Amino acid sequence: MLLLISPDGVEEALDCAKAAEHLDIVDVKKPDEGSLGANFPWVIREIRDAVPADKPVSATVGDVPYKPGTVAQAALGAVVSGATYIKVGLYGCTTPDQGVEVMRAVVRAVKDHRPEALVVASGYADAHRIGCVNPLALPDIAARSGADAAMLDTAIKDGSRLFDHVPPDVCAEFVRLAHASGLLAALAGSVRQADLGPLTRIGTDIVGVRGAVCEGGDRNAGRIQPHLVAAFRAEMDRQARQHAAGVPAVN
Ligand SMILES: O=C[C@H](O)COP(=O)(O)O
Repeated sequence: MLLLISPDGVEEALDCAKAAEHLDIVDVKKPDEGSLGANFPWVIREIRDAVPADKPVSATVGDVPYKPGTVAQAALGAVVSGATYIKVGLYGCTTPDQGVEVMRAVVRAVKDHRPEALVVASGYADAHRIGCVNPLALPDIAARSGADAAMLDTAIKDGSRLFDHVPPDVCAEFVRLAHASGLLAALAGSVRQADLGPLTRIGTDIVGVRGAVCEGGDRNAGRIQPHLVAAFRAEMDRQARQHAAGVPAVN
């Protein structure tokens, strides 16, 4: 499982760089503009320059409306700025067909510019609270649009977590559907160390985290701490070893 960490700007990205050996992907976002809030192109560029070259930079394009042209342009901005994972939060899409339309436009805009970039179609575990597409629709939306990964995060960061809305057995179905279509499965949403056992066992490819590696577990007031990134990775590694050894689940 890969560890994706979301700093909110250049300063926190430098803290991620200090913990670079413990993480896999640095994910640029602007949390004060939403769960998948987009940051400025120059911030993506500065963060690309600040983190080691062997660490891919991801950028969120935003909690986007159902406006394929607008979103495609934004996605191109992210890839031109140096991101190689382009994440789109399908906030304004109320049907799978709308999601496919937006994601097809994004895939074309991104891959015309950089064919090897990975496009991530993200939905929301708490979709029922905001009226967007059902979480289990995401793998099909990603597959039909030519994206590379399907993801879930939470839209409303009020302390509720991924498993509060999409329990582990439904997350397992999400992962199964993604894998059946040859996609990566990414999961996030106030994930804590205690969630890493189930996330490992269901075969999650990427876990996205912010709050759990901020001081006090506070994704807004707290700052990302390199020692918390290291501790989170240590628990991921411990869970991976247990899983590989066939140790029965205790959580
Ligand atoms: O993409 C990952 C998100 O930034 C997760 O943030 P969170 O762990 O604070 O919910």
